[in-house]
Amino acid sequence: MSNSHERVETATHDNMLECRGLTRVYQEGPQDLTVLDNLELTVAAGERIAVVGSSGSGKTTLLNLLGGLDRPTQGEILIGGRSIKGLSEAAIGKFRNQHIGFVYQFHHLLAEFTALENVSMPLIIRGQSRSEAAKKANILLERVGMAPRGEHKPGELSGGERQRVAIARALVTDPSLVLMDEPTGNLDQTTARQILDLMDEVAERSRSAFVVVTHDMAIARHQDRVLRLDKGRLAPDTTG
Ligand SMILES: Nc1ncnc2c1ncn2[C@@H]1O[C@H](COP(=O)(O)OP(=O)(O)OP(=O)(O)O)[C@@H](O)[C@H]1O
Repeated sequence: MSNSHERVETATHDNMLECRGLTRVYQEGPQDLTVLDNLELTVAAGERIAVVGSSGSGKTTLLNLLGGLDRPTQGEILIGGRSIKGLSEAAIGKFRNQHIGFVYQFHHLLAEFTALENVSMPLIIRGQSRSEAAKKANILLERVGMAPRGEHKPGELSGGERQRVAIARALVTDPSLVLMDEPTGNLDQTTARQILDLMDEVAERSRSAFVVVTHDMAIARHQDRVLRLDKGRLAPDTTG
């Protein structure tokens, strides 16, 4: 299932993700709000980190920057050693499809397509045939316990089921970097456990780096490191 020819060049780079001096200031009328302040972060290939922090500490802001959905005020993000700073919107979109898997808090599944089509989509965009894509998508749906619901559209699925489809979609391309915002928020313990096992397997097989934002300390502790976002910077979590 390797797609090494499409993978970000990592031959000389064991750091899949690097943030250098990452700063995001929101301009709010007369007062600026500095949410990320010279943040530094390094995540190795195959490493999974959890990001915890109080509400409003900037976790979603950080994920949006890492996924190229927003641009930093200052600083730089390197994925597989490559800076995404100078990329145009179109180039970032392409880069995201090729190298990043994103699980948003609100799924963002395409309402008019079935679960199977939603999970197949990133592969079809990459140029795989429909049948090839559907085959791989089915394997992922199976892994998240959603294969029997593959022909259903998101509107016919529960919140937790949609979440599982979104996770399958994020992982189907074996991305270099996986960004997850509360991935197991809607899931019962058994299903959450299945998802954690799948994350372990993908990290190991594909050497993907994971950044998982969560309020759930059990999920956080399952990752290789737990970092706390506070006052715009990340530091090892000591609240445990
Ligand atoms: N587009 C924006 N314009 C101005 N301020 C913003 C914008 N987006 C977020 N903020 C502010 O930036 C701060 C960080 O928000 P963010 O959503 O990143 O926090 P969070 O840690 O994800 O919070 P939660 O855990 O509640 O989801 C908050 O004070 C928020 O009000």
